[in-house]
This record gives sequence, C-alpha cells and structure tokens, in this order.
Amino acid sequence: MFRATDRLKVLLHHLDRPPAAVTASSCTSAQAVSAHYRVPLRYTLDNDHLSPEQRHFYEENGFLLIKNLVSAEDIDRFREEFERICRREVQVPGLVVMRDVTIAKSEFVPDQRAVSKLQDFQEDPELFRYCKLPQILKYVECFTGPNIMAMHTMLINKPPDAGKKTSRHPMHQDLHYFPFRPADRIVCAWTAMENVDRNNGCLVVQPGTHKETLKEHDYPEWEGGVNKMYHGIRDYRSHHPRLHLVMEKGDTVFFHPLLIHGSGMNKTQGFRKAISCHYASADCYYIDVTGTTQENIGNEIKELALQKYDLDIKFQESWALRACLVQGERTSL
Ligand SMILES: CCCC(=O)SCCNC(=O)CCNC(=O)[C@H](O)C(C)(C)COP(=O)(O)OP(=O)(O)OC[C@H]1O[C@@H](n2cnc3c(N)ncnc32)[C@H](O)[C@@H]1OP(=O)(O)O
Ligand SMILES: Nc1ncnc2c1ncn2[C@@H]1O[C@H](COP(=O)(O)OP(=O)(O)OP(=O)(O)O)[C@@H](O)[C@H]1O
Ligand SMILES: O=C(O)CCC(=O)C(=O)O
Ligand SMILES: [Fe+2]
Ligand SMILES: [Mg+2]
Repeated sequence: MFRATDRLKVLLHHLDRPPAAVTASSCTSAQAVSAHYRVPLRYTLDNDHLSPEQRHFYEENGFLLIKNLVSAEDIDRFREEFERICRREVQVPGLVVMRDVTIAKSEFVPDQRAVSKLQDFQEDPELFRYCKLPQILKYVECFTGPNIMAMHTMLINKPPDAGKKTSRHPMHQDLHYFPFRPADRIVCAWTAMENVDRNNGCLVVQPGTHKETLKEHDYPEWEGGVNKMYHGIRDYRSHHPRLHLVMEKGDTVFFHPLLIHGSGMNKTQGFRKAISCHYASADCYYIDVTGTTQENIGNEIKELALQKYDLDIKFQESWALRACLVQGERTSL
C-alpha cells in the first residue's frame, strides 16, 4: 500500500531537483503556477525565488524543506556562542534561558546540560546573525513580502530524556502564541544544527494542517510533567498523517504558523540542537485575544512579565518589544 507519508517522502525528494515540467525562469507568475496546478495561490507571494513545484508544495503542505541552506561554518559559530552563553561568559539583555522541567528546581550548573532552550536572543549579535542570513531572508520574503520583522528567536537544545518524556514538545500550532495577523504572512525558519531524526527528537509535522483553523491549546496531561508554556492541542486526535522530518546539519524548514507540529523524545545521550526564527510581515497588525482561544497563553505571558520583570504590559506589547526589523521598513508591527 502506498501511504500518504510515502507520497510525501517522494515529494520531498523531488523538491531537491530542478523542476522538470516547468522551469523557474519560464514560469514564475502566480497565474502561471496557479494555472499549471489548477489551484488558487494563497500562502505564497508572487516571486521568482521559489520554483513552481516548491510553491505548490508549500501551498498544499504548509512547509518547505531546503537542504543545506546554512553553512557548517555559520552553525559552528552559533554553537560556540551558545556554549559561551551557557558558561556565562556573555550576558545578553532580555535573553530567556530555559531549563528542562525535570531539573528546573536543581542547582544551576554553567553548562549546556542545564539549558534546554534559549529564547529572545535578538540582542546577541552573533546568534541574531542567523535571522539576517540573506539566503534565509530570500525564502522568508516569499511568504511575508519585502518588509520583514524577526518576531521570535529560539535556540533549542533538546536534552537527553531523563525518563519522564519531558523532552517532547506536544503537537501545537505556533499561531497560538502570536497576537498578530494575518497568519499567512507569518513563517518560521527552523535550521537543524546537527543531523536530526526520530532518535533525537526531530520535528514532526502534519502536512496540510495549515489549512485548518487555530485550535484550542492547553497543557497536555502528561504524567512526567510538561515544560512551562509548552501548550499542546487540546483533545489531540488527528486524522492527518504525521511526517518525521529527518534533516541534516544546515537543512532548513520553513513552515506556516497553523501547521500542526511538535517534536518527539530525545532517546540519545546528545543534546539535539536547532536554531529558529519566526518572521512576520511588518505590515501585519496586532489583535486583542480577549475572548478567543489564545486568552490562556496571553494571560500566562502577561503574568510572567509581571513576575519576572515587574512589567505590567499587554500580550501585544510583549511582542512589540521583542520584534526587530530585518529587511525593508517597519510599517506596522
Ligand atoms: C512559537 C513559540 C512556541 C514556544 O515558544 S513554546 C515554548 C514557550 N516557552 C517559553 O516561552 C519559555 C518559558 N520559560 C521561561 O520563561 C523561563 O524558563 C521560566 C519558566 C520563567 C523560568 O526562568 P527563570 O525565572 O529564569 O528560572 P528559575 O530557575 O528562576 O525558575 C523560576 C520558576 O520557574 C520554574 N521553572 C523553571 N523552568 C521551568 C520549566 N521548564 N517548566 C516549568 N517550570 C519551570 C522554577 O521551578 C521556578 O519555580 P518556583 O518559583 O521555584 O516555584
Ligand atoms: N497525547 C499527546 N498530545 C499531544 N501531543 C502528543 C501526545 N503524544 C505524543 N505527542 C507528540 O507527538 C509528537 C511526535 O512524537 P513521536 O511519536 O515522534 O515521538 P515519541 O512519542 O517521543 O517517540 P517515538 O519515536 O518512540 O514514537 C511529539 O510532538 C509528541 O510530543
Ligand atoms: O523541538 C523543537 O525544536 C520544536 C520547538 C517548537 O516547535 C516551538 O518551540 O514552537
Ligand atoms: Fe512550534
Ligand atoms: Mg510516539
């Protein structure tokens, strides 16, 4: 039987090759791609960077994997900076250093073993270089347009699972965390800093789910505990097939903020590393999440800002403070 996941693997394989039926130079306009595939284009913008096949793939699946987009030299530099931060040799304003929930209450050791994630590294020039890499922005522009804001930055150092499955990231949609719209002008770039597969907890995606609505999210009822703010889709039962994204160092996946994804347990003894940035068109606008499914995360972030920084701010303001322009003009966000 030829399963849906097999079909996707074949598609992923073909994406690495030059388009056969139509060439990028002969056919790049929205109308041409649209006519060729007989579908309206909604998730990608008219541009000459994506091949018609790549464009169609993102439209249908909500993600696009590009092999070998970030050089090994750059990744090694990000890794060195990460290690300096862990050893506390550099202090970065606004940086959130997160520990896995299983060791959250133990004494801090200045070592990568105590750090499961860095968030908000926009004030670290070396790590923030990732968000400004021209080859990444070329792709990002296909989804956001020319005015680009870096909204959210992360370096994920998924620890070996301590036996409680807390290294998992529950299935979720990133839009749950974002009080800005439209969703189609937001995209995440996620780059593997080493080879990732099911053993060390690669990304798991449900292709096509970007066409669905934003679901209700909450803490999953996991016996071993859940990390702070790791909300998952409530009553997670999905008919969509799951696809494990096996990636090599430097491979980068771009994905839509409604795409349902997560990552599995890290069954190895190594720390699985990835670096990512969520981008949005600067022309996006903030929304008030009161009375919506996002109210729970909005309140949680507001409480955290109050407790940790003594800041009484709105959910939208917490994002406006972190947002950085990386290309074009800061028009709205
Ligand atoms: C598209 C976006 C998708 C996502 O971003 S999903 C992930 C979202 N995650 C986040 O935004 C990061 C949230 N984490 C944080 O802000 C920080 O790590 C956090 C929880 C405030 C802790 O930071 P600090 O205050 O610097 O650390 P601390 O050691 O002083 O701990 C303070 C209290 O927090 C607890 N804690 C720390 N890490 C935790 C964890 N992983 N899970 C659950 N609780 C955790 C810690 O036990 C301590 O609690 P208590 O005050 O002693 O009762
Ligand atoms: N009850 C659940 N609710 C939400 N997400 C879940 C639930 N159970 C598993 N997941 C998520 O499914 C995704 C894929 O997990 P996956 O099955 O690949 O890894 P695993 O269960 O950790 O290990 P294994 O490879 O042995 O299955 C992860 O994001 C995981 O957190
Ligand atoms: O495990 C990962 O790297 C994925 C993390 C993720 O999806 C998120 O933080 O939103
Ligand atoms: Fe995510
Ligand atoms: Mg499983």
